[in-house]
Amino acid sequence: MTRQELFTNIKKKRSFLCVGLDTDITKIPSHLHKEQDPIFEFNKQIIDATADVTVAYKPNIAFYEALGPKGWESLQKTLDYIPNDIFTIADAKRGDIGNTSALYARAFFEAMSFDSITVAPYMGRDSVKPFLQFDGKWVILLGLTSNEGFADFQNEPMADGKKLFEKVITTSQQWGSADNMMYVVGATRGEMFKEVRALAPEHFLLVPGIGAQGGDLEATCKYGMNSQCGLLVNSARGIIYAGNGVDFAEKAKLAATDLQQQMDEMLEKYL
Ligand SMILES: O=C(O)c1cc(=O)[nH]c(=O)n1[C@@H]1O[C@H](COP(=O)(O)O)[C@@H](O)[C@H]1O
Repeated sequence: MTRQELFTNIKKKRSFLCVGLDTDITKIPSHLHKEQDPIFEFNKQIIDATADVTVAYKPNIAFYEALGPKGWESLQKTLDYIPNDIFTIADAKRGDIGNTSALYARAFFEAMSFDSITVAPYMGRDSVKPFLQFDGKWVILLGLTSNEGFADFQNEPMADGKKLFEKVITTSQQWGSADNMMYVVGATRGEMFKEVRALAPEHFLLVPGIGAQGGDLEATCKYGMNSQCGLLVNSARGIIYAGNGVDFAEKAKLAATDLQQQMDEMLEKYL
């Protein structure tokens, strides 16, 4: 999917919502356990309930890997079920020496046909570039993450006075462009979106941390939105576990719609 197609979907749905499919077998409603594939059944109902207000789905691969081969099967079925016009993100946070990264890329872009993958920048250029060799596919590079530990490395000044996340954002623009690379910036980072936008005005940002982690949608939009919206705001637990009874999908729909309505207002105000 191209940047323009993503923006067209955002305008059409008045939404830049990314639903996180972080489906935990211990948290799904008990009535689903009688299904042959409870994880897929849960995801299917969440997708049916939220697709009209959602522009992206992001399964976090850990939740599937943890279940072994059956988990990978549930992931593939989920990916196949997501409507074609909705952007898909493999939240796998990969990155390794070049020949290994090339195989991670094939795993998520060819064996499975995700539109994008999250990648850790720590190992540098030859660990990221292999993911950028696939037409129409995207790398989503960790920039300024939502967790407390972001301060340990990302926010630390380097010898030239620049912070590590600033170095990541500037240097990585030699490897890819705003048409095949996005950055992760946590919704908990508030005014720091200004610093990110000063370095990457055009790129889309994947913004996790709304909902369960207490991120701020207004600050995200005020400091992070660009002329093509430029934001995919993710919520997982806040949507998929909004309810835990037989009506879980309806509750998820209400939570997703509530966020979409806030996003509609933000688009009106800041786009
Ligand atoms: O790459 C990510 O998606 C990510 C980066 C980050 O800085 N913080 C973060 O929470 N995430 C992911 O975003 C999701 C957040 O889930 P909730 O907190 O339940 O909405 C999880 O899948 C995290 O792994």
